[in-house]
Amino acid sequence: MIELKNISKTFHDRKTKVDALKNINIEINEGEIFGIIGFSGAGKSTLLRIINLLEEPTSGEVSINGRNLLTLKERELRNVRKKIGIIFQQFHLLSSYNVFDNVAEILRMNGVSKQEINKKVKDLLLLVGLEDKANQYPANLSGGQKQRVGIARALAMDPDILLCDEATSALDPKTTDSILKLLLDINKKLGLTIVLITHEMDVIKKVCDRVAVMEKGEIVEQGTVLDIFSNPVQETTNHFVGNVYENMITEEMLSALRGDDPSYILRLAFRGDSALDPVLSEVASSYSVTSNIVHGSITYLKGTPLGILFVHLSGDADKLKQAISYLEEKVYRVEVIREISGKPKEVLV
Ligand SMILES: Nc1ncnc2c1ncn2[C@@H]1O[C@H](COP(=O)(O)OP(=O)(O)OP(=O)(O)O)[C@@H](O)[C@H]1O
Repeated sequence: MIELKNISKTFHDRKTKVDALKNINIEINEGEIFGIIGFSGAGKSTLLRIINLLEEPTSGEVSINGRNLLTLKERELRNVRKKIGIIFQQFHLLSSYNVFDNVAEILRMNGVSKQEINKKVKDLLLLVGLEDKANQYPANLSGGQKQRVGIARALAMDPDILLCDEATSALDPKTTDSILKLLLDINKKLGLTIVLITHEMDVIKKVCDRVAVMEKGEIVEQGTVLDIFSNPVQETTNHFVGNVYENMITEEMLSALRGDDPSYILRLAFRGDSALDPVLSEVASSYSVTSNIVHGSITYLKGTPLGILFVHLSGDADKLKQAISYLEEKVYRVEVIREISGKPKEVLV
């Protein structure tokens, strides 16, 4: 387990002081894929670099499997670092080395025998799908292939942890998908813990189990990807999740929806198989309320469907309350995002 406790980092330039990280607390479980998302300058890279102490925190504790890295001697720290692989946005390959040597170099530096290196590199290139590229040079590889070399190199020392620093940001969407698939594959095959930083929620959605949302050096929200997507709370999270209903529900829409009875606009999040359940027709027939879908979408989080529906529900006030309670039982998350009062009754004199 990786534990970051009360991590703060302040950079001092000549005259300026930047609080890049403020009291960060994260626990990352063995074997999980943990994502850190945030806008540029949020502090993601600094936080990632603190996990292997490439950057020392100004205060706080970094522990891996219960060992506080800040208390280790240089040699012990080097050994810990060997078990932490890292891949980068710009790949950082050695241009004068071919693919084989780019992967082999770290093994040579660690005194691994030639015979072992040959076997290891061959296995790694097979794992990342580059078995036929061993003699090619980086200049002759596509971005996706370069990142595969980066991954093979990062896995050379059989790490327990893989840090991914915007590993797919320089790649087109199709290549990004193939690299994310590879990360999922090695996470499963090797039981590797993966920590990735990104500014793309799509990356989080496709591979992560849990996510932390960062803003201005702080974690503003963290949880399972399913929870964060089904119930984003903070504005930044809503932005990343694309939960922009505030803009979707216009004044024109509200006045068109205003009827004689009071009504609500609800945001419903359905998880897993229940994403396809006909809950709305049940609620309409059982509680004599009218329901209309205002907007809806289904997204897949690591293969699990999550449905988001915006529904307008109108009817008798008591029946509406009962209908909402029913939905709260049946649906993963129900949020009343607008209450619309009924039209004032005309009084005859
Ligand atoms: N070595 C440094 N010296 C001074 N300030 C730094 C240093 N490294 C980072 N910072 C500052 O710390 C803050 C966080 O930077 P960081 O690179 O961690 O953010 P980020 O979320 O990774 O951004 P990006 O997505 O653009 O890479 C920024 O204000 C940055 O300017």
